[in-house]
Amino acid sequence: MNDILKIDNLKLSFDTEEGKVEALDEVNLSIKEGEFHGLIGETGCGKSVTGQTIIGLLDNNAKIEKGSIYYKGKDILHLKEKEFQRNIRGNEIAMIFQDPSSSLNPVFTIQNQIEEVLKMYRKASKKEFKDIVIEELKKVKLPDAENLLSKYPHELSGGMKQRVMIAMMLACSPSLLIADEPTTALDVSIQSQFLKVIKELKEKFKMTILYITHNLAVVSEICDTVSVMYAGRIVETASVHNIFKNPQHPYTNKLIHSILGVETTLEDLEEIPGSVPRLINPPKGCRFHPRCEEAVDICSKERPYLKEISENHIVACHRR
Ligand SMILES: Nc1ncnc2c1ncn2[C@@H]1O[C@H](COP(=O)(O)OP(=O)(O)OP(=O)(O)O)[C@@H](O)[C@H]1O
Ligand code: NI
Repeated sequence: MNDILKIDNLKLSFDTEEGKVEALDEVNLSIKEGEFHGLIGETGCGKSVTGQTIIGLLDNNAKIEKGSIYYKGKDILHLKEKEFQRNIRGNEIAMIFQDPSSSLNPVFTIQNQIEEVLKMYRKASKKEFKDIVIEELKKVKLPDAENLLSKYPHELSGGMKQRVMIAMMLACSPSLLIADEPTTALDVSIQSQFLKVIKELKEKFKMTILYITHNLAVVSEICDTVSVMYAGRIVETASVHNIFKNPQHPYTNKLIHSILGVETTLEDLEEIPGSVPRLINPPKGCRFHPRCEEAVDICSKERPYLKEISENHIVACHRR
């Protein structure tokens, strides 16, 4: 399988009053075409920033220090914003954000919002657009689609808004969808419906998905491959099976083995002593070493780089 997206040695920092936040430190991540790739790690480890960098929507104080992002073989990290907007964002790569309301415009009807997206890359008559919008709404199993067209976002429930947002994404039919904690704003029953929709996307539309989450149960249910992030670095990438059955990085191991019930999320984990370091002055060597039971001398001195320890199983640890 080919890589649809390849992030190479991406280093990114934020300028703040307190100093430079080293948010991403030589991140390497490859996503294969058609894959459902999970990205997990405790809060503040750089998951959302990774997604925002891929889609080219970074805060103003962000600075890309080095690295590249290849999408279908083309470097997109250094594209001009205009070109990115015209050729990549929306129709090639789309992102679902944590809060669905922030992605929907409160002053436009549902029909208008989806049409706006469609118009960016398709020509059609008014009537045709309407039919396409209805079709898109039906794809995400929104009941009574015709009736929804004239509604405004505030008239919809959180779950319905989320579906409208997914419908907008589908309308652009991106090849790569980045979903950042898309279920946090939803109640549990809608969450499971949402996951069904997402699973269908993969099967029906052959979409590639980068799924950012704290929820390991969701990861084990829907992902093919998982990357684990710690303090701005990828520490392990493997098949979902290996991540859960044969985790190699001590951090991954802790994450997995601290999970007692499937309802546990990473936020509940208090069994891992210490906390994620601030990224202004991160620990030298392996950033996990102050919390690691297996740490030896070298761990506080030299950075461990990612290496393949078995087929498609990559880990950054001096002890492996
Ligand atoms: N605009 C910004 N200015 C300064 N620091 C920032 C900015 N945006 C993000 N950061 C910092 O970058 C780091 C990574 O943040 P990010 O949002 O990617 O974490 P995350 O893994 O998505 O966490 P969560 O699971 O809580 O969503 C954090 O230390 C965060 O404080
Ligand atoms: Ni986040």
